[in-house]
Amino acid sequence: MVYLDYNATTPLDPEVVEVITETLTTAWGNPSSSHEAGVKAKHVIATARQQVARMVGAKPSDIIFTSGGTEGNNWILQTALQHFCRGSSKIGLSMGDWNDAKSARNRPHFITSNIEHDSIKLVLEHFLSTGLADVTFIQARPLTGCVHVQDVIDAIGPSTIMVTVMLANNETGVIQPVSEICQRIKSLKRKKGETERILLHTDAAQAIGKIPVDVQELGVDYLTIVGHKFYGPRIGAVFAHNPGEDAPLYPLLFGGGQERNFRSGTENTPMIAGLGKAAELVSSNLDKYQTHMATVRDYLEESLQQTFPDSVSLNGKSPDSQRLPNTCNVSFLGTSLKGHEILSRAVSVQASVGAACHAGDRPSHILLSLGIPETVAWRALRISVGRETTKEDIDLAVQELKSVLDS
Ligand SMILES: O=C(O)CC[SeH]
Repeated sequence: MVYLDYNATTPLDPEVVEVITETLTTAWGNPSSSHEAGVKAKHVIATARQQVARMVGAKPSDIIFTSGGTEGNNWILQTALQHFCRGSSKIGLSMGDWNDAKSARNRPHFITSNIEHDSIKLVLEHFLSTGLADVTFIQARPLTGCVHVQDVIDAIGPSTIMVTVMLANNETGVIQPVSEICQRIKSLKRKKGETERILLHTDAAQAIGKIPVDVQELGVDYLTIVGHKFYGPRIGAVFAHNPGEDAPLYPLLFGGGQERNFRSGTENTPMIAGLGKAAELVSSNLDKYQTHMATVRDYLEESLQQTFPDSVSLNGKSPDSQRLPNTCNVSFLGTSLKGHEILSRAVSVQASVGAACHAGDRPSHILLSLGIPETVAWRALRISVGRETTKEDIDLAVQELKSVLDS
């Protein structure tokens, strides 16, 4: 059996398992308690916060732990909506005006891409359908799989409150020009002398652990971190630049006031410790991980092209855009089988036809949005390699696919 779906989720690194297991029995105290058991747990959390912060070039105080990427993305979008509301109330609009957010003059405007994960896409579609906000979905360009920076800039309007573009797409692996987008927006605001900030966010779920991610280099106000994409546990974190001061941050959850009142709920100390260890491993080994995954992914693509000459199409691969080192999206042109039918026959290959949250009962909307014909999108597989994937694994997988497609 060959596992080739690391963009869906990764196994826990053995060192992460070790830290989690140890923390379960040595730091079980309530981190809010002032006695020794609580202080011990609090210290574990502080160490993990430092490790996660170091991984993304942030200060520890900029990191707030969450249950995962979906919570993080929802939280940041809701924060932007609230920030607009509070700003509106400051500029003389009463809550009554805000409740009447249906009138365009009171509506915040979000800009995002059309290739985001559902935890961004569906939230913004909800804001749009309920009249709480206007949303511009920037079309990623078909040939490159990238959003164009100028398209983002051209979409900015007087009520634009947030721009959110994922750092790398989960299905094609195409890396988005987030740093350039942020730079252009900041310089635009400086030139116009406008004070009203446009909040900048990126969902870095698929990028962390595969390419360097540095919040200062990106220039974002917020960034979403997802543990189970980089051999960590199924929790996450958000980066917010000086939360509550530079980057507004309003609680989604109210309760015991944990995480400096930003995110209430007794902390999941063992999993936070595991997230910290996973982050430490990324900080220490990223170059090695990145090089290995790129080598194996490139070997996969060479093998596919040699095994299926002129009958495979590599979706998202373009000389004009960069991809994550571990991701291959390939369509098989010489078969009547659809991607999910290929996988159901290739019993020793564990890959996907796209995002795990989409069952595969329809072609990937990401591929369709890139202008890939439906017949080609239907026959796509998303194959994502990991830190331990070997060339022997690739040989086994390609042979299995050959036996299925030759039959
Ligand atoms: O499988 C993926 O692309 C991420 C989880 Se929906």
